[in-house]
Parts: sequence; structure tokens; C-alpha cells
Amino acid sequence: MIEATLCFPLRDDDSEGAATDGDTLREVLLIEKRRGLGEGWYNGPGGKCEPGEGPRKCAIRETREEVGLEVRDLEKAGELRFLLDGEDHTFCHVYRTRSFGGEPTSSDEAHPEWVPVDEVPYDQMWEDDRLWLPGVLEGRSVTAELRFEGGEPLDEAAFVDSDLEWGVSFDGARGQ
Ligand SMILES: COc1nc(N)nc2c1ncn2[C@H]1C[C@H](O)[C@@H](COP(=O)(O)OP(=O)(O)OP(=O)(O)O)O1
Repeated sequence: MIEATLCFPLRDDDSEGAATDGDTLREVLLIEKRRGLGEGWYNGPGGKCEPGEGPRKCAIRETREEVGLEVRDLEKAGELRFLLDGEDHTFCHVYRTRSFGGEPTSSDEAHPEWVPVDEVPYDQMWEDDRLWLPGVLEGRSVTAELRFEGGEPLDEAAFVDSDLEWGVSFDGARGQ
């Protein structure tokens, strides 16, 4: 099974014109994936773990490689198990953070974009994302089993059903 990560940097945009009705505009950094699995869709920065690499280090490395952002203090927000035709395919660790340095820049893998959390383009993302990403962006934690059918590659298979559990704890070893 592939082990992979996703990282969702969050910020408050207080700049003039950004906030409406005295509210702060909350934004999430998404990427438009330029190659590989999910090419052309929006997602969080992330990717596959290298041999012997822990998921937290992977999320930090992939975010740096894809958009040049140095993320810190990652909070574990989810564990997603993707199944394809009844078989384990990918186990994905999901993180969020409000702590990072640098400015996001485009790479040959990804084009970054700050997006208001209530304008996330779910119609241009993996179909399962609309089930778990809104809660993750609200600060909730989730484990999910997400089932696809139709054979490889995963991004051409059909999303068929899911089981989600909210409010799980990622304390201890599971928080890695
Ligand atoms: C099945 O649903 C998925 N939803 C979401 N939101 N993200 C997913 C899904 N399945 C896989 N992913 C993510 C997990 C990883 O972040 C990437 C995998 O992308 P890729 O295969 O391109 O991994 P890289 O390590 O970046 O690629 P290279 O081998 O080219 O370095 O997709």
C-alpha cells in the first residue's frame, strides 16, 4: 500500500478589502496539481512518503518541494484509507498548520493558490474531498475509508462509498 500525505496551511487574511462585515477571511493554501496522480485538480500540497521517511517529515518535504513553503507545527487532522476494487491502495495522513515561513511559489509539480475556506473548489477536486475536507478546515479530526472501483489509475476510478468517523484522537504514535 502506498503511504502518502496531504498538508493544509491556513491563514487569516486581514488585508484591506479581504475581510467583510468585520470578519476575518480564513484561507487555505491549495495547489493545482500539474503532473502525476490528480493532475489538473486542486488538492493540498503533499505526496508519497519515501522509504523510511515518517509521514510528518514527508508532508514538510513535499510542501517545500511543491510550493517552497516551510511548514512547522503540523497538527494531525486525518487518516484516509483509499481502497481500489476492494484492495488497499493508499493510506494518507492529513495535516493542517497555521505556522509556516516563506511565500508559496509555483513549481513544475504544483501551482499554489490561497483560497477562502468557504470557496474551496470541490467540483475541481477528488470527489471524496467534499466529505472530509470541510471538517478538517474547521479544526475537526477524522478517519475515513473511501472506496473506489474501476481499476488503475485511481484518478480514473469511480468513487463509490465511504465510512467516516469524526472526533478521533491522534495522540501518541498515531499523531505522527
Ligand atoms: C483518492 O482520493 C484522494 N483524495 C485526495 N484529496 N488526495 C489524494 C487522493 N488519492 C491520492 N491523493 C494524494 C495523496 C498525495 O498527496 C498525492 C499523490 O500524488 P503523487 O502520486 O503525484 O505523489 P508524489 O510523491 O508527489 O509524486 P512523485 O512520485 O512524482 O514525486 O495525491
